[in-house]
Parts: sequence; structure tokens; C-alpha cells
Amino acid sequence: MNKPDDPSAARGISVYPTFEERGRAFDAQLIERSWARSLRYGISPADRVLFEAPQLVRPRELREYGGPLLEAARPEMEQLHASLAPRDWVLACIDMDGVVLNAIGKCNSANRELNQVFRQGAQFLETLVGTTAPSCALAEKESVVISGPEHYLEEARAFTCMATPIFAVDGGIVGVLDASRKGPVSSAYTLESLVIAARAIERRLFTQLGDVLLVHLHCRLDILGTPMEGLLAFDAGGKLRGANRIARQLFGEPELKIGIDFADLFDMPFAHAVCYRRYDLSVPFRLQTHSGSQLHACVTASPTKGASTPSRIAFEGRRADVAERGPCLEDPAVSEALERARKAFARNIPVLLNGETGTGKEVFARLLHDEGPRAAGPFVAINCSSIPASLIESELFGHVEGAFTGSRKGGAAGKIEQAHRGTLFLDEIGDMPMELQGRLLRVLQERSLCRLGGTSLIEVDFALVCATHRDLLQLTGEQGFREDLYYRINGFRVALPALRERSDLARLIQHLLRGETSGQHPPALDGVALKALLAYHWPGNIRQLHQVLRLAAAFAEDEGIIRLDHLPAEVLQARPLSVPPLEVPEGTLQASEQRAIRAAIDACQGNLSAAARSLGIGRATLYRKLKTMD
Ligand SMILES: Nc1ncnc2c1ncn2[C@@H]1O[C@H](COP(=O)(O)OP(=O)(O)OP(=O)(O)O)[C@@H](O)[C@H]1O
Repeated sequence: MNKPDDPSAARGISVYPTFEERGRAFDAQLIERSWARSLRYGISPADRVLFEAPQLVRPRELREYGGPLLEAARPEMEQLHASLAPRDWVLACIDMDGVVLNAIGKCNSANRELNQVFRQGAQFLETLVGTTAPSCALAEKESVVISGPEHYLEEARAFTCMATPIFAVDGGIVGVLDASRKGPVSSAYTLESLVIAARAIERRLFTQLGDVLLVHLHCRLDILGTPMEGLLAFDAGGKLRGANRIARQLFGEPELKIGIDFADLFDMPFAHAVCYRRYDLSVPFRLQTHSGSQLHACVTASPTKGASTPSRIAFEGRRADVAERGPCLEDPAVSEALERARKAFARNIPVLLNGETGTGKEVFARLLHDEGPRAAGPFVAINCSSIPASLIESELFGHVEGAFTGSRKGGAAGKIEQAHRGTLFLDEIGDMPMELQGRLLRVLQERSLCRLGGTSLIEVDFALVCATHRDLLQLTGEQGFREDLYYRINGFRVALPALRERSDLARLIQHLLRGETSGQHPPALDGVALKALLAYHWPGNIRQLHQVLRLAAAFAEDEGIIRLDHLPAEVLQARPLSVPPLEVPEGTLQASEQRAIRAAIDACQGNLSAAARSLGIGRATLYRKLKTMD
């Protein structure tokens, strides 16, 4: 074929790097095809189009018809431009008709011509400008770099430009993102940045879908939460509303038709995925496709419009105790109580914590200390129920040498003295012997104490936090606790809710699981196991939950996913009694059927084929029925 302006011939005499030198995957045929089309369109390389063609669309009209793409592209372009700034790139967002919606470039002499070429409303279609990066990327739906003489028009040959397509949620091309600059450049880094920005723009287009469930997926766990993850959007009925290009590559394009059901793609009921969102859990879990592929997934609600797209979901986690990781306090009642208690504590008002065992009373007390005005001082805790009555007096008040047989040489300071300029935490104060209650009251009133066996007064200055699982007021009525002491320690009372009453149980699970990993991702939680944990009544509260998760994470170490059989018997046995009520009227035939289906799925640990067999129905029937359930 006779090609008057063969791009490869031009390359031979060029100062521009060769394809190989640019060190990137590159399809030379893509440019040759574009040149062939440009020739066919009857354009002459000598034509002057780029600088002189009239503006096709006025900027005012652009805002209207290019609005959604522009809105999604602008923040990503600004960010990319800032990172490329020292090298005078002009970035342009161009719609599917080749019209420049927006361009960003510094106003300097190096950019003068490109700012003119990429003016708003100018059009880049192969039929008008021949081979350029944006026109070629639009035609080929592929990323492309066009350097100097690879441009069809002579007037464009002083530039290097690269463009990458932007795909809409339905898979169609919606525009391209272009980066251009004068002269030859090494392009690999810029092209990579451009592609990542385009993926981020596509993620922002998902936010324009409104209220959808977003399923983030990839076969590699470390890709989840990055712009390179697969993304599917489902409406409340489980119907597919959008899929990004990476998800389309994972499934194969024909599979992902808009409107198909979640259950047509995955071996998991949609209701389980919804369960992750309901509790706002971003813990990754395994999702099996009907073709048997195992994907890592995580579910989020669609981010609110305009909110920045998180570039990374926070999966980071290593084994660390609560003190290091910080407690989870997302239950509004708990966080509100903490806020008030902080204020009281800062004014030296004694705080009394009431709550069942394991509800986090000591964690709460430590938090008050760590965030209070005495944080630089000591935090001294003493459990009044675990020390024998005969020892508690010396433990609390200290003793002088010779106070009793076996007393320490030189005497010893008690816990109250040790808490000087810090915080004294008296746990299980309801178990303090009556006779000591009077002595404690005196210390609190006089701010001084006398060591056991001693005569001199020692001044003490400490903040006080007490805790108990008992009803102290009732105890005062039964003569088990001094009423005057009760009012003295009860400056501000906080009733810590039992775990079964907390609204942040799912968050706590996630939080504690993160602590069960050493330098890697936390174990994922199977939907059925999550439900069982949420349904259990947790008599041992957070302490018990922590133990259960620690054990389950150890059992699930090889698989990386916690399943029902990794949970202890007491959690499983309690399940049937406490499965959350179904959202269909009790007593109807439909309600009974749904209960039976859920029970079968739970019993089969989410394996739908096994559940269908146990129900005596076909798998397709089970899918059909699941579609009608939440
Ligand atoms: N908000 C929280 N976030 C994360 N972990 C917590 C939280 N609260 C408590 N825990 C964990 O739960 C366990 C029990 O907490 P803590 O000892 O504070 O409870 P407690 O009410 O003082 O118990 P007890 O009354 O039996 O002394 C600890 O392992 C602690 O790390």
C-alpha cells in the first residue's frame, strides 16, 4: 500500500524515541489504522485545522451537556495536573463527540499553543483532525501515545500527546482524558498516571447513580480499594445498574448486562451482600461467581455525590491492643456519654462507670485519663473484688515499716499515693469492704491519707474514676454501701450499654478483627458467620466477643475467611432463637417459606446448591425465590 506519510518511516528520521525506547506496551497497528482512516476521510497532512477551526460548541452550552462527565473529571484533573505541574502538561477532558469540555494548563510560553489547541468547544475527531491521541483513543477505545511525526497533521508534529478512554457505568465510552505537551518526552509515568486518573473519574461516575450498593471486587486482595478494582453497582432490588471496565474484564463483557440480577452472577444471596452494607462493614469477604471463580470483595454504599473517592479502603491492620489501636466508640450513646464524661473529668468531678462485665469500663476509664488534663501523670487501677479483704487496706493506703508481720522495709506507698497527680481507677468498688469505705471517704474529703501503722498525713491529689457492675444505690438501701460515699464518687454516672444493646456491634467486630492480624489483611468474614455474630446475645460482652474473634481468626488463618464452623458452639446454639426477625408479616405462608429458606442457607453455610437440595427444590427455583427476598 502506498502511504505518503507512513508513520513508521517518519519515526526513522525522528528525534522522538522509538516505540521500544518508550518502554511501554504499544500497538503500532493502532496508529497505522488511524492513519489509514485519516487518509480515507480525505484530510491532507498539510491542512491547518487545529488552530483555526471554529469552536463547535459554546462554553455555556458545554456546561449543560457535558455536565456529569465534567463534574466527575474536574477534581481528578486538578489533582493530576498538580502532580505533573513542573513539566508543562496540558490536560483535557474530551467527550465522546471529541468536544473539549475542559482543559487545564499553565499559562506560560511553553503551553501557549496547546492552550489554544485545547480550547473549550474545539473538536477532536479523526474525521476532522486525523490521528491525534484523543481522536485515536476515541476511535479505538484504547490508551494511546502519539509522538511528533506520528500525528497525521503536520501542524501537530511538534507535540507529544497521550489519551485514555473514560467508560460510563454501562460500559460505553463517555470520553477521553488527554495529556499533551510540546516536544518529545518519556511517557510511561504520565500515561500510567493518566490511566489511574481515568479509572478514578469512572469511580466518580458511579456516585452519580444515587442510592446503590457498590460491590468492589478483584482477584487480588491488595487491589481492593484502589482505582484499579472492579466495581459493580446494584439497586435495592439487586439489579445491576453499572459495572466498570475492570469488572467487565473479570466477568467477560457479555455477562454484565445492565439489569441482570446479583444472584445471576454470584453464589451468594443479595441479602447477604446487603447485610454487609447495612452494618457499614468494609471487611473483605470471598465472593464466588457461578463459574466457580473466587474473588475478593467488599461492599459499600454509594459515596455521596461530591464526596472525595477514597483512594484506599482502610484495610491496614496489625496485631495491636486497644490502647494502641484506640477503642471503637461508634455507638452514639457511648460516644455522647464519653463526651460529657470528658468534660466532667476535666473539672476533677469523679466519674462512676456502671456496666456488665466486659463492657469496657476500664477502657473507658483509661480513655478519660489519656485524654484528660492529668494524662502526663500515672493511671493506677485496682480491682477491689480481686484483693483479699485483709490486704486491700495496705494495697490502697500503703503501710509504714513494721505495720504488720511481713511489712516491707521502709514501708510502701499504696495505690492512692501512687496515683498522685494522675488518676485512680477503683474497679468493682461495690465490693469494697464497709470499713474501708469510711477511710476512702475521708481521703476524698481531706485529700490526704495516713499509711497503715503511720501517724503523719501525706497529701494526695488525684482524679477518681470508679466502676461497678452492681446497682450501688440499691446496695446503699441494703446497707452494703455507704450512702455518703456513693454521692461522693457519683459526680457523673455513665451507664455503659451491654454489647447486645450497642448499635456499633458490626463495627466492633471489624475493629477487633483488624487487631487480629499481624502485618496483613484482617481475615474476611463470611456472611452467614457475620449474621450469627450479630444475632448472639453476648453475656460476656466485648471481652467475650474479642475471645471468640481471636479464636475464629486463628482457625481461619489458612483460608483467610471466617466461616460458621470457626465459631464456638454457644454462639451457634443460640442462633435459631435469636435470628433477627424477617421483614415480612409473621404467620403468612410467604413468611414461613422465607424463614425455611434462610434457615437452610444458614445451615448449609451459604452454599446455595446444598441449601436447595435440603429444601427439596432446584437451584434455579431457590434463586428465583431469593430474588423476591430482601
Ligand atoms: N470500645 C472498645 N473497643 C474495643 N475493644 C474494647 C472496647 N471496650 C472494651 N474492649 C475490650 O474488651 C475487653 C474488656 O474490656 P474492659 O476490661 O475495659 O471491660 P470491663 O467492663 O472493665 O470488664 P470487667 O467489669 O470484667 O472488669 C478488653 O479486652 C478490651 O480491650
